[in-house]
Amino acid sequence: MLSRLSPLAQRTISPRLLSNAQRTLVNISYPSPKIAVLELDRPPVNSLSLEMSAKIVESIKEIESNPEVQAMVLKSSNPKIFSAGLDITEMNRPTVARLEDFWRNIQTLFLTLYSTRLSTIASIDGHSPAGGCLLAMSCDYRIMSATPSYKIGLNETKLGIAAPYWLKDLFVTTIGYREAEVGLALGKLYSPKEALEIKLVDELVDSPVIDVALKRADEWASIPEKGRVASKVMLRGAMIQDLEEKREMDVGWFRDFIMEEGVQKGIEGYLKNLSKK
Ligand SMILES: CC/C=C\C/C=C\CCC/C=C/CC(=O)SCCNC(=O)CCNC(=O)[C@H](O)C(C)(C)COP(=O)(O)OP(=O)(O)OC[C@H]1O[C@@H](n2cnc3c(N)ncnc32)[C@H](O)[C@@H]1OP(=O)(O)O
Repeated sequence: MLSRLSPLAQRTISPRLLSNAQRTLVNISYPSPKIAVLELDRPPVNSLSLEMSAKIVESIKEIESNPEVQAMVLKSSNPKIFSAGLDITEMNRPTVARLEDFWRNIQTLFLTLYSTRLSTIASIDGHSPAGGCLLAMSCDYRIMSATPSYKIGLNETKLGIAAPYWLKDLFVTTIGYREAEVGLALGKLYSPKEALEIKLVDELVDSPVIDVALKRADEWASIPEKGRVASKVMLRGAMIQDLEEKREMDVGWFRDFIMEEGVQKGIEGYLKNLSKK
């Protein structure tokens, strides 16, 4: 943690040179009393390790604890990557105990972000595959950079794995059954233009995404909280309750699936290719 370094070291070491063990992993700022910005900061690609997921959850709770704050923008410190999704190394020859803990933290991350009383705006200024897309879909509103090379979607099948049932449900809820059926089977990653067409994102911008995200956060923050939150609970409550009831069953599915030798070989191969690239 950055806070473990001496004050002098904190001032003199460039943030770029810090290892992840020394980083805070996320940064929180408040551009105005009603708005918080939660910045993902886990180089190189903001992948979601056990510690990163726990840190995001802790940060959302910290922001929520201030009753004045109404909206939260989720962004990345990386100018080209929102999040590369789950940290694949967590699934590569893990111990069962760590793997189960990892998955419980991912479930908690989804449940916390999807159900927060805050209005959540995803400022997607870069690639957002798999777990990155999960983060974005868990928000209330998604704004993406129009840069054509960026990609967003659920590419799990390309790694030889499957999205868990609740991520599939979230995908279906967001883009509709048929598009989700094709997107999941092919592990399709969409360009920003395609993502807008299927409503995976709500808006594309050429200007810095964060500027528009802050404007939208202002708009969402101006809606009276009680009615806004009641609507959110009506729309999202059933999916949240369903996973709450099935959490341990889902941990078991995940563990058994990931620990299979064939799946392990697939993950190993995918990681090797990523590194070679
Ligand atoms: C019946 C079924 C029942 C149960 C099943 C249940 C559950 C299964 C769970 C499934 C859920 C999965 C969700 C996921 O999120 S899986 C992760 C998927 N993510 C990806 O495929 C993204 C991979 N990364 C990329 O495509 C690129 O890195 C990216 C486009 C994001 C950026 O490209 P760029 O060229 O800028 O960087 P790279 O050189 O590729 O990467 C830099 C280094 O970072 C490492 N890296 C990248 N992504 C990850 C990752 N997700 N996890 C860990 N490490 C990652 C990459 O290897 C490079 O490392 P070095 O080579 O520098 O060491």
